[in-house]
Amino acid sequence: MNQKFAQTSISLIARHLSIRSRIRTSNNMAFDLEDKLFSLSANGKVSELKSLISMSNIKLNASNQRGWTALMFAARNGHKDVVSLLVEKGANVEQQNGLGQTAYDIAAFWSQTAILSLLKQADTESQPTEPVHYFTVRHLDRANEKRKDLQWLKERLATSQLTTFILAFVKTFPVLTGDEKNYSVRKFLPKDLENFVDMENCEQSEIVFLGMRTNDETGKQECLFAVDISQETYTDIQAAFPNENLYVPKGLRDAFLLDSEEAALTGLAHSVLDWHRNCIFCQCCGYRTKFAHAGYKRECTNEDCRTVREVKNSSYLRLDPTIIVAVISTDKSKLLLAQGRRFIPNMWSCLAGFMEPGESIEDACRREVFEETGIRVGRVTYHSTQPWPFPTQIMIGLIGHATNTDITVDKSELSDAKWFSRSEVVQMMTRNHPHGYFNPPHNAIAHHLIKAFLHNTSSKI
Ligand SMILES: NC(=O)c1ccc[n+]([C@@H]2O[C@H](COP(=O)([O-])OP(=O)(O)OC[C@H]3O[C@@H](n4cnc5c(N)ncnc54)[C@H](O)[C@@H]3O)[C@@H](O)[C@H]2O)c1
Ligand SMILES: [Mg+2]
Ligand SMILES: [Mg+2]
Ligand SMILES: [Mg+2]
Ligand SMILES: [Zn+2]
Repeated sequence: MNQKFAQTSISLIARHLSIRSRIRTSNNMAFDLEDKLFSLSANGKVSELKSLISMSNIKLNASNQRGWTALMFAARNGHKDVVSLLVEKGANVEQQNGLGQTAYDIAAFWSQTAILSLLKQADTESQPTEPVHYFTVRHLDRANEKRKDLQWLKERLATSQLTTFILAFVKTFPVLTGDEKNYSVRKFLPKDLENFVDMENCEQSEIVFLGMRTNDETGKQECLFAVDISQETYTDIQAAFPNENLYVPKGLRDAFLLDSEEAALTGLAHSVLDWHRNCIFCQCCGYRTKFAHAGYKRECTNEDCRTVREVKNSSYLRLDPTIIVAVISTDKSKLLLAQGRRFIPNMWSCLAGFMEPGESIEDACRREVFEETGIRVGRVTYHSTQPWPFPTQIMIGLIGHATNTDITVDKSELSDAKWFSRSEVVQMMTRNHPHGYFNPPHNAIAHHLIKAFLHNTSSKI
């Protein structure tokens, strides 16, 4: 019976689609293609669908007014081949229609069991679904194996092709170009900097190899490097580019308007350069250290040093794991937020703290929350992580469930801590709070943990 109903509804859908198509003008080409995509998927026309996808630039996840996608139509009517094809070509299995149903939900409703197993498999194999936070480096091949290949690195830095770019930093802060409202990272060609940085002796110049990525426009592979320069060298570079507004922010936070990809590269380079700047002497024996592995190692120059004779972590850049947590009240109606002593006035954020040796992430979270507010946390669940280049933290975002309510603020770390109702949090997030209170911006994971509380987006809440 379902099948019969399906056939009837397919014809209705197809009729509806074709009527819509006819009343459109020629500049609605994209919509017409989408209609075709829907109707071929709904009718199980796999080979025609294949050629439509290969011949046009069609958006596979396009949806109609009710939020239905091609995948949903195919799932609704049990067309296995079409579902497989769409998933293989990148259809989003998690997309929801206007009623909040995914293709899987629709297949389940219409008892399309063969489709259910297909989508379940696709779901677990599909792209990662965790949020990607600001400062997370993506689309970069770090090409670890090239770090020891000095010859290859030198060739990349000697090329006259437009495929090598160097990001310059002044005392670890990036050289930007543009005005204060619209700026980007200045990517220098090797020849732009050849009078200022010794490219041939890239180890002595401490030029860090960041990795390779494909340029979306040219399709070419680009190599990215970063170098820290002195204030004097920077002044000379500025003079060599008199028509450009080059400038250096006072801190990374002053460059929070960078697009996410640039911010991530800048953050990565800042973390590495900051380490080089602070580790010029060996922490084991006090001798000088030297730059190695294209910036991913510092070796002690004392041959008898323990760091040379044994493997020692101090030769490599360390990360600081740091927990950050949205603590939710026992009745789930309130969120615990705090003002750090060094925060800008009126900003309320999640509790955070550095992990210590011998602690699980969950226990570090319970300890920090108790130390700072006297609140006991029971169940702790994972939300997501954010690289935080200040200078080299990895923020581990958590949801914590409180077991008591009375707050005792640790005044040495916080100026205040409070429970906030959902409506007050909405006022803060939308910057409409009567006392001018607000939450951190989207660049910070705290913002997303607070959002998770507001929208119950995390299944862990
Ligand atoms: N991305 C975000 O949304 C977000 C939000 C809040 C905090 N943070 C970051 O989390 C960090 C940790 O939070 P916190 O300051 O409340 O930590 P915390 O509560 O552990 O207290 C900080 C104190 O711990 C000590 N400490 C222990 N280990 C340290 C280490 N490895 N580095 C520096 N100090 C160390 C210092 O005395 C420092 O003053 C902050 O520095 C901040 O950069 C990020
Ligand atoms: Mg603390
Ligand atoms: Mg803290
Ligand atoms: Mg601490
Ligand atoms: Zn040493």
